[in-house]
Amino acid sequence: MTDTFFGRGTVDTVKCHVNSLDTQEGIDAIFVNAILTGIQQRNLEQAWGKPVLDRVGLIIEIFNAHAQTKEAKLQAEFAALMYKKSRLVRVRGPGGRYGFGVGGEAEVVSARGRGSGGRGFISGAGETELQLQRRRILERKNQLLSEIKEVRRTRELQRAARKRHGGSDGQEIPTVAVVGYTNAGKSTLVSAVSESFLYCNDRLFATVDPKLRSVILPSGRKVLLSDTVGFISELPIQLVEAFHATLEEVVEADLLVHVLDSSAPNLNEQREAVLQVLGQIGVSEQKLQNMIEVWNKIDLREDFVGDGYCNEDEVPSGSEENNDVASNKLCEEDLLDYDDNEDEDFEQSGKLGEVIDDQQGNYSDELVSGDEQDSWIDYNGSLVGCGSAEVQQNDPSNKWEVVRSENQFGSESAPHVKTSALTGVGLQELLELLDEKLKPQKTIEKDIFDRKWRPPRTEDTRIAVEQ
Ligand SMILES: Nc1nc2c(ncn2[C@@H]2O[C@H](COP(=O)(O)OP(=O)(O)OP(=O)(O)O)[C@@H](O)[C@H]2O)c(=O)[nH]1
Ligand SMILES: [Mg+2]
Repeated sequence: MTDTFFGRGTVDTVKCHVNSLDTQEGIDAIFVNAILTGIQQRNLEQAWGKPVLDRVGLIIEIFNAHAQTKEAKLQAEFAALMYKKSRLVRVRGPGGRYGFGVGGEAEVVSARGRGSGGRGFISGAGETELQLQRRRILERKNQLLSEIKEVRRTRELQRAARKRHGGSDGQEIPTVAVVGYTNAGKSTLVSAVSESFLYCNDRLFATVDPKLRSVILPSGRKVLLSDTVGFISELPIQLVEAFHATLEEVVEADLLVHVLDSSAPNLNEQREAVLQVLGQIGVSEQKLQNMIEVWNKIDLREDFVGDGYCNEDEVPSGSEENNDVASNKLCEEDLLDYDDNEDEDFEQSGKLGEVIDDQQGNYSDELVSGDEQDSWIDYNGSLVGCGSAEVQQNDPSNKWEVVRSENQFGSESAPHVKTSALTGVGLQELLELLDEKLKPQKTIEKDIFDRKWRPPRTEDTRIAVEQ
């Protein structure tokens, strides 16, 4: 079973469906909503006679299709390349010969033949198919890494320039990164508050290029809002890493705004997934605690009463029925358990194929090896304990502090602000909140320097005065 992911019965049932549907409608490929190992993917393709896409493969395809800028294209290609590398599987062809791909095509690439060595031949003579594939991937990988490095340097320079030049009053322009689950409405919200157009669409990963938009807050202060790539539950770490250059905007931002689709039935899971990714890319605990949580699409909630505020006593969380937009998401519930140990698979299966290069689910060694290490990823792999993390309400008068605890919404925690990016509800409140969040730091600093020094009052002196 581990060699095909599904049991024999399921594989046969799907095969029957595929055959009957194929004659009627024509099927191009089959999507399995799980992460398959290279050998499982190959075996399923053989069994079903169709290309099989798993979760990572599909996300990479979407990233590729949506990438507009050079940066996004580079990152998408890098993710695709690393994925391909993890899928270098040798299969036994119809004639009993080992080869690559369904037909075992292009197996031997040199005059010297397969397996005859070839080290030291610059032309690649004597290379096996595997060696050739590996060499090509390595060459392209190095090229992509150096280009991505360049992209990161450019971003750093741009960030530094933004800080140096500042706003019209000479002040630094703060950056606010808008993060959230894919399809939560981030781009729509950023467009709405900045009155500019950003590409929004009811599809997954509509945005893969980071976009900055300037917004004037009610106080007159200018901020830059950065719209980011959407997150997803079970986002493979390799994709997070591939998009690290983009996600650096999030790590470097002065403030984070977490946009949630309040109508999603799995709102809590989506929140956890986002917090997990934020932890993985190295966002500090302090920034997470300071983060603004926005419940967007409030107009889709049953408890929406027109002014954007819910009658919180009456209706609990969003339900399946009011969630047309969210229903096409890759939901956690849809996921099947999987076993990603390819070596084990090979030992156990042995019959259909052989895994040659096992990088499944782990490119981090690629990314942090050698001199690439400091230039590429500072990945510590730690997760934020988001589920139980509590932001304590120190000051009851501080209306922006949120306590993540059981409330009238059951297990849902309270948002800081509720918005509808489509109808405009809550947008002014969000801008005021940004003002509020960005202001105090300056005030506190000023306060510290302006205050005159006085000797500290000890317990004794105070008692003496009281007497
Ligand atoms: N009803 C309703 N729909 C909304 C709202 N905000 C966004 N949408 C819709 O939700 C869909 C997704 O919006 P986007 O802004 O593209 O979402 P996103 O979070 O940027 O998505 P990615 O870029 O894929 O991560 C679009 O069809 C929007 O029109 C809202 O407040 N109410
Ligand atoms: Mg978007």
